[in-house]
Amino acid sequence: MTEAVLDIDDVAVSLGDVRVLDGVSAAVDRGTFVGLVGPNGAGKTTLLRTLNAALRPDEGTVRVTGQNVAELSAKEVGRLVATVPQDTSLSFDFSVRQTVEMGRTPYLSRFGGMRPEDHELVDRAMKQTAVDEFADRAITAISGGERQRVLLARALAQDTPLVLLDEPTASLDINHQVRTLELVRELVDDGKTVVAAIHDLNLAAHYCDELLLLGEGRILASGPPESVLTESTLERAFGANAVVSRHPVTGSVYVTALPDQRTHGEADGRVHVVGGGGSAARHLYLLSAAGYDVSVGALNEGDSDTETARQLGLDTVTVNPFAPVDAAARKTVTEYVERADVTLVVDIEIGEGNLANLEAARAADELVLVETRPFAERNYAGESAARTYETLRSRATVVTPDEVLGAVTAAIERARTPTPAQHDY
Ligand SMILES: Nc1ncnc2c1ncn2[C@@H]1O[C@H](COP(=O)(O)OP(=O)(O)OP(=O)(O)O)[C@@H](O)[C@H]1O
Repeated sequence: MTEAVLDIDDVAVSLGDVRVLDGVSAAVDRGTFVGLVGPNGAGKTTLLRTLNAALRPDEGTVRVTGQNVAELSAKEVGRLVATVPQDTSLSFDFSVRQTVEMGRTPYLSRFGGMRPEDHELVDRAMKQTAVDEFADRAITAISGGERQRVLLARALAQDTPLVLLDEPTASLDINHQVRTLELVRELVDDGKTVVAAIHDLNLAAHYCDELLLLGEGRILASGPPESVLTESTLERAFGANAVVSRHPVTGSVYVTALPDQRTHGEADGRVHVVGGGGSAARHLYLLSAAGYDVSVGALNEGDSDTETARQLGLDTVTVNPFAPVDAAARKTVTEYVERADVTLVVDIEIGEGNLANLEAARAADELVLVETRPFAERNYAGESAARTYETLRSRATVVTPDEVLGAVTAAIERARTPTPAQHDY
């Protein structure tokens, strides 16, 4: 069994009269990257400050490699835990190199200077974070983002089993955000243990092994990103209306925050959506948030798109879990398609089970097809499914996921503009 590098046991912290953390427990194994996520004021910084013994818990214990940090001297804690704080403003006028060298303080005797191995660790940390280019510049004469990297270098020079990062990417440009998290990832893969407060849920999901979701001082969920970042936990923790899907390029869990459903858009028209397996969720949200009257189906009961549709109160045609779309369901879907101004088909797998959905979609006057990969790369039920799909595709507007709202709006306008034949002469 791997021993936990960090063991948080039933920690409670009060600041003034406010209980900021309550009953917080977690264990983090060596070589794990944990993302601490949660809304503003949830207690992330307070927890990090308890882990490095800057705050003493009112109740409970924090152990790092088995040692209760509240019982250690500052120097002893400094050999176990390194911290990159959120506020990187430093008022003293040290050079970048001198600042990184401060990471070695817990190891130096009062009268001795830096030893060769100390210099080596400092040089390596500066190289890893690419701050060696401005090693001799004053810390007050570099940008906020550069300063954040210098403090990361200082933490690496400290050479501790546990590293805490409070918003490590907050003031970094997109390139340095990724570079910093890639570097943290490498350090973790080499055996370091990192706990980082990260606001950007998608960066956290992509880089962290586990997430700890804090809300009002308690742990609301913990575990692998996909188990923590669900639509219902996000609603509970952030009060946010969000869609959770997979990032099309990286495959990581991907959160899209949406405008509040209560602020409904003004769009007018009916859209029927054929999807399934989570492919339609985002479009269901966006179309109904825009104000369209949305129906969806046929979907299997228990499918995540079915859950989303229920949450949004949409007209939904369902069939039993894993059951094919039967004749009755197909008839209802056809009615919805005929009633809609536009039918949107999201790139679903077309097995025997839902071929009937595609056939029903043939009744549409206006069709929009979302494609993220070629039909040939999807699962489909033989030649007949391929032909049905090709026929639909030949008369559809084919779009990427980001183009759906625009394409649907244009199609509805088309559907509502009378053709010359319909004019009264
Ligand atoms: N010195 C203090 N006295 C009283 N309350 C405090 C004190 N410091 C922080 N708090 C409160 O404790 C709560 C948690 O603060 P904390 O900074 O840990 O949250 P956070 O999750 O890091 O927030 P953010 O995402 O905004 O950085 C907040 O409600 C904050 O107002």
